[in-house]
Amino acid sequence: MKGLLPVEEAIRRVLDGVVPLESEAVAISDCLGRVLAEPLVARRSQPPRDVSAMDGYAVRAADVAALPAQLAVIGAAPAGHPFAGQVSRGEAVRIFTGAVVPDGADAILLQEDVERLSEERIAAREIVTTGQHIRRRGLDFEIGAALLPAGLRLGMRQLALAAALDHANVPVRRKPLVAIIATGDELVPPGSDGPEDSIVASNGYGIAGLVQSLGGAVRDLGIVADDKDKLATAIDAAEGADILVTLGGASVGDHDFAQEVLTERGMALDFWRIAMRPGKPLIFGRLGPMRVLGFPGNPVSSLVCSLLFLRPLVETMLGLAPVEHAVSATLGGPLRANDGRQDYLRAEIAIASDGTRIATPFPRQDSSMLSTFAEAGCLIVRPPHTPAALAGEACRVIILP
Ligand SMILES: Nc1nc2c(c(=O)[nH]1)N[C@H]1C(S)=C(S)[C@@H](COP(=O)(O)OP(=O)(O)OC[C@H]3O[C@@H](n4cnc5c(N)ncnc54)[C@H](O)[C@@H]3O)O[C@H]1N2
Ligand code: MOO
Repeated sequence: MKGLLPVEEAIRRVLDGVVPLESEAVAISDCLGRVLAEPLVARRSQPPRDVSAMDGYAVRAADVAALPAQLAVIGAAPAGHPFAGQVSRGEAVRIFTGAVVPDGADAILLQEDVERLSEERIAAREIVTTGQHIRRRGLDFEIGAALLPAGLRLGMRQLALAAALDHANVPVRRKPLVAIIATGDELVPPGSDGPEDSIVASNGYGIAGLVQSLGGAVRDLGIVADDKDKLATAIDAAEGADILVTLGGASVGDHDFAQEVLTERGMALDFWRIAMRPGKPLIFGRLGPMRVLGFPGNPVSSLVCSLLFLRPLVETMLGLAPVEHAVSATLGGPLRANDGRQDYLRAEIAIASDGTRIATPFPRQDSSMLSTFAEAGCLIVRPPHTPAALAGEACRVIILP
C-alpha cells in the first residue's frame, strides 16, 4: 500500500544496530528468567570423586564374583564422611548413597543382597560386577566444561545446573528498561471511577506485562493529557531508558502529536506507518541511545505492535537469538481477500485429532476489542493481497502468549 512500510522491513529497521546490553553479576537466587551474558563453565567436576549410587557395601568385585562369598566389614562411609582406609582382599566397607567409594573397592554390593552374619561379617546373596552401582567422577560433568551457553534464558533446570557448576553469582544481561507513556485527555487509571465518557488506560498494563515476562524492567510514566508541554516533560522523564513506548496520538487527528513532540525533543524519525492491520500508524525513531516506539492508541493495535516490534527489540537487547513465532495451521473458517495491509486476525485455536492446529477467526476484528484479543489463542497472519480462502486451507499463525 502506498507510503506504508512492509512489516518485515519495519521489524528489520527496528532491530537495526541493536546490540545486547552489558553484563551484570546477579546472585543465583535472583536469576530465574535472566539471560546468560557469558557461557557458564563448571568450576568443579560432578561427582567430584567416584561415589556410591546405592546403600550397601563397598567391595572388591573379584571377592564377590562367585557365591558363597563372605566379607569382613572394616568400617563405614556415610555421605560426607569418606572412609580413610583401604579395602583389601576379603573386606567390605558399609557405604551409603552419595558417599565416596573407598580406595581398593570397585563395586557396590546392594544392602538387600546381603545377609548380616554379625557386626563385622556379611555374606553376599548375589554376585557383583566391576563398577556396579558406582557413579564415576565427572559422570555428570567435568571441571572446565562449558555447559550453559551465552544467550540462554535461565529456567528452573538451568538454574539448578548453574548452582551445581558452583556459581554463586551469574553474569546475566542487564534488564532492558522500557519507559511507557499513555497519552490522551480521555484516559483515566483503572478503578478511578472517572467520568462516564472517560476511557480506562489499559494498554500500558499489557505492554508492561509483556516486558516483565520477557525479562525487562518498566518505568511507568503514567497518563499524559493531550498537551504538548506535558508530553514533552514526560518524554524527558524517559531519559536513561533503553526503549520508550508512547501509547496513542500516533495518527493524523488534531490531537495526535506524539510524533511532533518526540521529534521536537530530539527523536530522529526512522519510519511512520506500516502496511499492517491493526497497527498502521506506528512511529519508530531514535532519541539519543533510546529506541522509541510510538504505538497507536487502539488497545489491540498497541498490543499486537508490542508483540511484533517490542518483543524482538527486548529479546535482542537481552542477547537472545531471534525466534520465528509464526507456525503453520489450518483455517477453521473462510476469509475474504486481503488488501495491501498485512492482517493480524484474532482467532481461536484448537488442535484437531491428527494434531494440526485449527485457527478460526473471530467474526469481529475491531482493533478496540480487548475482550476478543484476550480470548484469542492466536493471530492469523495474512500477507498483503492474499486471495480469499476457505476453511481447510493452510495459513500461518502467531500463538499468543
Ligand atoms: N483519518 C484517519 N483516522 C485514523 C487513522 C487514519 O489513518 N486516518 N488511523 C486509524 C488507526 S488504524 C488507528 S490504530 C488509530 C490510532 O490512532 P492514535 O494512535 O492516534 O490513537 P488515539 O486516537 O490516541 O486512540 C485511539 C483509541 O484508543 C484509545 N486509547 C488510547 N490510549 C489508550 C490506552 N493507553 N489504553 C486504552 N485505550 C487507549 C483511545 O481512547 C481511542 O479510543 O487511529 C485511527 N484513525
Ligand atoms: O491500525 Mo489501526 O490499528 O487498524 O486500528
